[in-house]
This record gives sequence, structure tokens and C-alpha cells, in this order.
Amino acid sequence: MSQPIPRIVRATVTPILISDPPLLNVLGVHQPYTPRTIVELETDTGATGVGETYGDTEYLEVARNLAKAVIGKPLTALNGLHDLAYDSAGLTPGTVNEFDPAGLRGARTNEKIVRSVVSAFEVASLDTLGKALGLPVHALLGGKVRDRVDYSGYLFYRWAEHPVEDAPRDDWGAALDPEGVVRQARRFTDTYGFRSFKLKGGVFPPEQEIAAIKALAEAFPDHPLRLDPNGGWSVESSVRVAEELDGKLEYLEDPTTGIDGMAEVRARTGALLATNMCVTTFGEIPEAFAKDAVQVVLSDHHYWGGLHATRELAALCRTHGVALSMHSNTHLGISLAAMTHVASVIPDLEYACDSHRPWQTEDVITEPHRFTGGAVEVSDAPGLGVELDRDALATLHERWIELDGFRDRDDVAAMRQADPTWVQPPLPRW
Ligand SMILES: O=C([O-])[C@@H](O)[C@@H](O)[C@H](O)[C@@H](O)C(=O)[O-]
Ligand SMILES: [Mg+2]
Repeated sequence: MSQPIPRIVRATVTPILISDPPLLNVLGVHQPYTPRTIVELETDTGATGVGETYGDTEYLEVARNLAKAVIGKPLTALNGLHDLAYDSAGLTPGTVNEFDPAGLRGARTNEKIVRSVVSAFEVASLDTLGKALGLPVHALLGGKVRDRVDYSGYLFYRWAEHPVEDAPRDDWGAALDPEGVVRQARRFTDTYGFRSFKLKGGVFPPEQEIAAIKALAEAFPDHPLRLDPNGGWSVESSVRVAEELDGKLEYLEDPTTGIDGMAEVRARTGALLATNMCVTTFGEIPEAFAKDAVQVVLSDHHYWGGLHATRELAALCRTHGVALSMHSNTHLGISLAAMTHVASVIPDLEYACDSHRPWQTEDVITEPHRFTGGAVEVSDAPGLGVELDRDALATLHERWIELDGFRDRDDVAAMRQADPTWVQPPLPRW
């Protein structure tokens, strides 16, 4: 006998601020706190679930509107969330900003904002449904093909401390030269067992970053390495770096901006190129693939629109002989759980995924994930397999209310705290 599909009776959107270390990138430095949005759903049968996404103001507004619009909808109405988000926010597709000021993931468009918000509601729905059925999220996606998902150690040039008073501190120390980067990699590997590394570049002139990769290659000869300057180099610089590091990199990530620039670097060097900047939406795929501009797409289930959308992307990539792996921005355990579930159901995942999570000291789940051997175990518990820590959520929300200067991530403004003359660097920087 068929059961009625549970309907959503409560949708709560909670903005939070999480502490973040002074990690450097091509634009500047991370602020001491970064915003995230936590979504909770409840159905008329009493089942609940959670999702997480970006927390900048524009995302939050769309999330608040969608939270009202989903009330009364069936829990399984996932395919309608995209249009519901547009309608409830009164948005139309369009570019908001050619360059996303909050996180180096290509242009900021309404489509990406909407998809990022939808992803949190989709994940929360799947968590709720999984808990109601007693099934893990990976089972709702067709079932896992691996028990553990590999992540790569995400190395950053960084300062020891933020240049402002009362900022959160940690004991990682500075990493501003090859020795510092190798030291950081050593601690990452000792603590979490990472078996590959990605270095966030675009911070220093390419020669210094080449030296850091060479130092890593010498210290960790068995660890695949990646370098990602977020489009910080011209085509000429990218070609030079690719030639200098020939044979030392697993792939080069977004050496330069734009599909044409990436295609030229590929044509001139044969280097394997990955991106989370020039292919960030389905509409960018045909041109990029036709021009052979990228060989690895770094999906982010937030801005690609959720876990089902990530699987659709995986199918497209597979069809075109392009690999799929995963991008990451600052996030907490709900997103890590979602990433791990979706990564577990993609058969041809060749590369370890990215995750910022080891840099976060806080979480909103009661039992934060552990990286062992560089991997996270895929949970077989119902839903995502995480439980919301309500006290932690309340504390981080209180912080969001109090520190109203951190509503939007802004790495350029954070850098100005140390250097008042700092302006957004035009790309390419080198
Ligand atoms: O957090 C950062 O500084 C990263 O640069 C992030 O914003 C990027 O989106 C990302 O990690 C990347 O791979 O480009
Ligand atoms: Mg990247």
C-alpha cells in the first residue's frame, strides 16, 4: 500500500560565522570569520534533515525566500527547487559580477547563487528522506561504489596570525617559503595521512611557487602534487610554469583565466589542466570541452546545484573523456558529509577531492569527520550520517549577529587590514 509523500512543514535558515585562518590567495587573505548558511527541514511526519551552503548576503536572501516557498511541498519535489528558488527570490538569470569577490570560483551569477542555495535544500531533503527510510544518502543516489573517499591535503601560504586584534588563532605558524610549505605538508600528512597535496598559488611570483613544488616533490616523492594560482598567471607565465614543472604535477589548476587562455596553455604544453573557475556551470561546458581547455572539472556540489546535478555533470564529463573531481571552499561537516556521499557514488573518480575542512576548528555537527589515511569513511547511517550540534549552531549564529562586519567574504578587504594600499589585483598578476 502506498504511503503519502511527507510534506515540508518547517524550513529554517540559520546564518553563522565560522573562524578561518589567515590563508593567502591571489586576491588577498581570508578574513578571521567566514559566513555559511545552515538549512534545516522538518516534515509532517516529524522527520528532519540538514544542509549547508555559502553564507554571503546574496545567498542568504535567496535561501530565506526559498525556505518560505518550500512549506507544504512534498519532500521529494527536488526537481522543482531550481525554479522555485528563482521565482521566490524574484530573480532572472544574469551575471552579477564578472569575478566572484568571495571565493575565486568564476563569475558570480544569479544561476550559481540559486544553484548553491538549492544544493543546501536538496541535501537537507535527502538527509530527511534517508532518515525517514533508514537509508544513507548514498543509497538514495544509487549506492556507493567505494567505502572511503580520498581527499588531498590542501596547502596554503599563510601568516601565523590575522593582522587584527581579537582574531581567532591557531598553532600552525606561518608558511611563506618552500620550507614553510613542506613543514605544513608534513603536519598534514602526520595528522591526517594525506597522500596527495594541492598548493594554493597565485600568492608569490611563479618562480617562488615553482620552488615550493620542487621542495614538496623532493620531500614527498610518492605524493601526487597540484598547483592552483586561481588564474593568476598570463598564458606566457603559465606555459613557463608548466614546462618548468613538467613531470612533477598531477595537474595544473586554473593557471590562467578564461577558456581560450586555458586552451592555449594546453595546446602549447600538453599539460593536464583542471578548473573550478572557467567551467562552473553547464552552459560553459560545450565551448570548453570543444577547445580542450580542461581535462579535469572540479565540481562543487554547491554551485553545480546539488548531488543529483553533480552526477549529471559526472555523466557529461565521462561522455567527453574529461575527468571529474571536487573543488572546495571553506566549509563545515554537513558539506563534507554531502561531498563524501556524492563522491562515493561516482565510479570513475580518479583524483583525490579537495577539502578545506582540516583548516576549520569549529563545526555544527556533534561528531566531526576524521581523515585517516587521507580519506573520509562513507557513512552507512541513515541520511547524511551527521547530527546537528544545536549549541554550536546557536553560538556561531550569535557570532554572526554580533560581528556584522563579516556578512560577506572579502579577501581583498582582509588584506587591506595589513596593507592599506592593497586593491583587488587585476588578473593576470604575473
Ligand atoms: O579559499 C581560498 O582561498 C581558495 O582560493 C578558494 O577560494 C578557491 O575557490 C578554491 O579553493 C580553489 O580551488 O580555487
Ligand atoms: Mg581552484
